[in-house]
Amino acid sequence: MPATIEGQITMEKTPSYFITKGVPARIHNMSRRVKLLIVVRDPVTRAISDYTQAVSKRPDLPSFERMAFVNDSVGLVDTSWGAIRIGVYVKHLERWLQYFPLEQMHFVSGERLISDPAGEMAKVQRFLGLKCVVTEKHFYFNTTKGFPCLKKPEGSGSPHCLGKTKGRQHPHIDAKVLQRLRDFFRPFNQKFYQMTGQDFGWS
Ligand SMILES: Nc1ncnc2c1ncn2[C@@H]1O[C@H](COP(=O)(O)OS(=O)(=O)O)[C@@H](OP(=O)(O)O)[C@H]1O
Repeated sequence: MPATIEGQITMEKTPSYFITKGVPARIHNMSRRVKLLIVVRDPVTRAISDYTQAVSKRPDLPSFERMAFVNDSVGLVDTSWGAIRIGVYVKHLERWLQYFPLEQMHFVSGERLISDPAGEMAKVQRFLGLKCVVTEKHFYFNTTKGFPCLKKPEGSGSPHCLGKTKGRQHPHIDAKVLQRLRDFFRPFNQKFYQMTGQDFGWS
């Protein structure tokens, strides 16, 4: 981490930190005062997104359905598959809570980041103790991309959307498979809502 002088904050982004054992202790050792931002989305959609990314790099991967269940049948969810394991947010949160209080954490809703980016960013800025400089006027909805984009990024006069690897088309997944996964994640989601005091509205 670079040195931070008075009046500055340093930000670092590593998605795998949330799920990696040993990281909370390491970060706590570096600074017990850090503020932690965690972006979470419906774990079922997250798993499909994860798979979409993996299959784009390895087109020979088995189907989503074959990876998500043990023994090839829609029943026993394969919790050893990373795409599933990562979505059991409450388990990861429990590890972080051994080192950091909940007040030092802020959970960003991945869904609201898309439907109301300015609203979600306002909460982030408040949490970080910053003046709210990123507002409604910085975003527009790009109909081609199907996502919000930045009107004018810092130091540039032209609009900017995230790259091709963000907001990819997901494969069609059978309704029965989706239902089974929703049933699997539901109790973990409920516990996560209870622990964070936020209902993310995942069905
Ligand atoms: N504004 C905007 N534009 C494009 N995409 C957006 C945006 N806001 C959120 N998202 C969602 O971000 C998802 C990709 O984020 P990742 O988690 O893969 O990012 S990272 O690799 O952890 O940095 C990506 O997931 P996929 O839809 O599966 O590609 C998007 O749903």
